[in-house]
Amino acid sequence: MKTKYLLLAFALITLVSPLILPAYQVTLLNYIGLNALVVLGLILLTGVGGMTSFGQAALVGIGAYTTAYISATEQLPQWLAWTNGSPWMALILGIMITIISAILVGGLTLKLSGHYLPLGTIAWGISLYYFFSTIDSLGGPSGISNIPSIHLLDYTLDSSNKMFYLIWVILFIAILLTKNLLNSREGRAIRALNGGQIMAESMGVNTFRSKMVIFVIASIYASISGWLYAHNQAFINPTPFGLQAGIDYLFMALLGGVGSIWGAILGAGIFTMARQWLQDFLPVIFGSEGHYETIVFGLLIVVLMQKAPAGLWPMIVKLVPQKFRAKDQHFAITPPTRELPSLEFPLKGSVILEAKDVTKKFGGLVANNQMNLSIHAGEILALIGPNGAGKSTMFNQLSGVDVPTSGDVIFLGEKINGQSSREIAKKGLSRTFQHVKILPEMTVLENVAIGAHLRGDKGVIASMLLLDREEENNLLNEAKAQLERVGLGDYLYTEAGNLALGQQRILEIARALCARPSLLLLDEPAAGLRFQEKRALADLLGKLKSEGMAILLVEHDMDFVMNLVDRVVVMEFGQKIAEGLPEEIQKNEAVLEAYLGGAA
Ligand SMILES: Nc1ncnc2c1ncn2[C@@H]1O[C@H](COP(=O)(O)OP(=O)(O)OP(=O)(O)O)[C@@H](O)[C@H]1O
Repeated sequence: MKTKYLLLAFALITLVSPLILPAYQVTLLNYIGLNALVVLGLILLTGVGGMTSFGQAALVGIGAYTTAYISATEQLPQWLAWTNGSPWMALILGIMITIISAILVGGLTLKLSGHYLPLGTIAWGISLYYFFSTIDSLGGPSGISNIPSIHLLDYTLDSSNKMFYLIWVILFIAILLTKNLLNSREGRAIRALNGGQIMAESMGVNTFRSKMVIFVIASIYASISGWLYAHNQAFINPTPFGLQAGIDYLFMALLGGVGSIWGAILGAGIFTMARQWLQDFLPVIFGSEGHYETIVFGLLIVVLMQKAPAGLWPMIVKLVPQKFRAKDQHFAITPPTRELPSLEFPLKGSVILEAKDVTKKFGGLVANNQMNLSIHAGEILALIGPNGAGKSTMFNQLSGVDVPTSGDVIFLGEKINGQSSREIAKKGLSRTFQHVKILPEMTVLENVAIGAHLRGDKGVIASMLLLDREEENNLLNEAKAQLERVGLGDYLYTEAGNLALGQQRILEIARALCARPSLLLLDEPAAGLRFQEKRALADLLGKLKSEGMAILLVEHDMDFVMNLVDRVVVMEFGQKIAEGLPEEIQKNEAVLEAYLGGAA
């Protein structure tokens, strides 16, 4: 079944709900919508981006308190007079304050890994809670009451039924914007955050920026939910914006399924209804002392983590018969409208990359010792050597993953050691990894399109509003063309994790080619390939070379290397022990002794 029919059905049900349901249930649905908006942001942050925040409730509080203060205060201070007490102005101001606070907290914590972000959001959540509780003009612990209704055109949204439409329309818009974002160039960068940051950076993605983008979006959703909440309730106090509420939101996300946007509605729905139900029925059984629903929820979290770590949404999808399931909607690729921008290829034969006396020490161990090598446009150079010789370390110095202890790496005449792999990617260097770095749940096409990240420039807002579709089509065309070129044209919409290891290596080559690099660094490209695949790869590399690309490869397969490359550099114990044409290297005494153990 097509997703658009499902959406339509859902929209219809939503439209008629307030007309047929009793007021009490409409109120419940309003809470579900308000919670789902916050949870949607969390799904983006936690499920997609892999970052945990306990502080979303405090951000809801910013939106709620801003509008409560502005619309319910009789004499606003002079500097807020421009808002005229309008809830709509308060919405804008609330979003602005939220963005500033998100940038502040994000700026301090997003670069740190591990527990710093969750701890930072807890600290931020607690301090905002106490701020709301202690500031007199915000009503202290008793909060602000008499918050007026929102006026929309000629309507006053002064009942649950009327607020229902505003809440759910905003939620649907947020869902659509989020879906649009995730299916775009920026979205691919965001989806790479969870487990693919090193890869994404080496494809030119600014991962810190991507983290900040989803942190800010999640904060905006929370703030809007707070704005709606304040006008839905007509009064607020600090309690719903505390740490407990922050944990509740996270639980809703886990319950629905952090991996799915629709999990936001499901998680918020089940949680809100279950809490209501438990609050109504547990006191009947156990008496009205104590918050028994909290204990039950605690137990539920433990059971859920065990039985459905991915949440309930994927389980429900599995229960739906195949023919009723929403089909994966793939972007319908049409012929490209224009060539993507690309860097000029240097003149054939010119020096592309030079390593000058590169030394890398790990404590007392010298992994690379005074290494010198150069690569020219239109040349394939192999770096070989026995295990532990220092090839991968050298590779990392050249690609910016690591910084040499001493010596220089010069790329197209410019010193690049010390620059980030993202900066180096921008100059025209692209690479594959010894241990493949793909995003297993994304399609092969999307994985490869990440390689073309630097060749597009449409940003977050353009993606959300679908103003990027022409560029997106051109980017996907490039990815498709590179996949066809490497022989993976039949697997465009296969989940990358389902490819065989050899195919995943080839996928990485297609991804690197999407960047149109002048230098391609390949780390053991032939490992895991079958004979025919190796031949096809050798043909492809030969063709790229003839087009003027420079290729450096680290490889253990000697047949593959000796029949393909122009020159070979041999390493042992971190040092260069030989350099020359393949046929010279095959006869070199030192190489035979060291690398081949003198047996050949
Ligand atoms: N981050 C690190 N910290 C400490 N030692 C390291 C680090 N990375 C590599 N080494 C050491 O540096 C030496 C060279 O390792 P490297 O991985 O570069 O060799 P290699 O030639 O790529 O080997 P292989 O062919 O097995 O991949 C090894 O002794 C390794 O243990």
